[in-house]
Amino acid sequence: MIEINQLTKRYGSVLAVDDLTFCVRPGQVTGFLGPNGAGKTTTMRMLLGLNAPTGGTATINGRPFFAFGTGLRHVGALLDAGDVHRGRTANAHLAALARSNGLPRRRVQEVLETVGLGEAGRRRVGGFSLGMRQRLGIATALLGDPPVLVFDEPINGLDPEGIRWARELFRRLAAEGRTVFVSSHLMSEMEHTADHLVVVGGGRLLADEPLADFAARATTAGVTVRTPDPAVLAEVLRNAGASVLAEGHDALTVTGLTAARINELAFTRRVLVHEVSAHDGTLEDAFMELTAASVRYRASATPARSKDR
Ligand SMILES: Nc1ncnc2c1ncn2[C@@H]1O[C@H](COP(=O)(O)OP(=O)(O)OP(=O)(O)O)[C@@H](O)[C@H]1O
Repeated sequence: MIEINQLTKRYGSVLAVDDLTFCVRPGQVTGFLGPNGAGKTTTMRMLLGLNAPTGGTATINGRPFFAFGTGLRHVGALLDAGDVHRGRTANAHLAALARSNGLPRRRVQEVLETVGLGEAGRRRVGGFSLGMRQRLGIATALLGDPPVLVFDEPINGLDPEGIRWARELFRRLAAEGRTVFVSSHLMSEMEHTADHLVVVGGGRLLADEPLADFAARATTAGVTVRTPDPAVLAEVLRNAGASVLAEGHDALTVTGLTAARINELAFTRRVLVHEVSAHDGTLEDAFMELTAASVRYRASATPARSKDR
């Protein structure tokens, strides 16, 4: 089990990680979600002993990472897929790690095959695509057959087949009883993969709950109403306390009232409606709503213009 306890990291005036406390349990995939700059990588780096915390602790099965001698047998990690000597072949890269961690040489071919790079072992990493480097990073994490796996944005650069493969791999690793901790800034990557979510924003913990509970936040987001009299119906609905947005010439998006109540109001005011359909909010909507206040890097609404135009 991974235990993060009051973990804090300050870089000058930036509080990258702010008093985080949560656990990552075995036998399930835990998604570590947050917008860019939320503190996910910093947390993972502290867990793996690559950065010293300003305060608090991060332990694996009760011990700090550096207490595990032959690291790869205990914890496998993918932090930065680019962090491989480009002149080396995939075989040479993995063989060196196998040697220094006291692992049998046969593991090299085994993990290359697991990640779909069975034919690419003799190629230099410099010629690999981003997706191939991510697969090599995953192979590196699996080399020691460890019970705890940490992946930072592992889906980056994978094609759709690769994304599906990675999802199935994470689920299989968790089903084998391992602890699988996977970061992403996209809910869409996690909603079919994770059993449990830890959501951070601005370095702080925003949610720590089963995916099913998080999904319950994605309640009905709005109701679409089609009517030949949108202006009249909009007024009726606003007077009943709804928020109403006009969509095109004959449709309204309504929040704050159920579809049944909208139907009743339209009927009693004798406004003709052609369609009333409720639509559920997505998990992405719930995630955006939860993290909206803590987004550190937000694009401006209008494209930047070159001054000399
Ligand atoms: N070495 C560093 N020096 C100074 N500031 C840093 C350093 N590393 C991270 N930060 C800052 O800490 C904050 C958290 O960064 P971090 O990379 O942990 O976020 P993240 O959630 O992994 O984001 P992303 O999804 O973009 O990778 C950011 O504001 C970042 O600029």
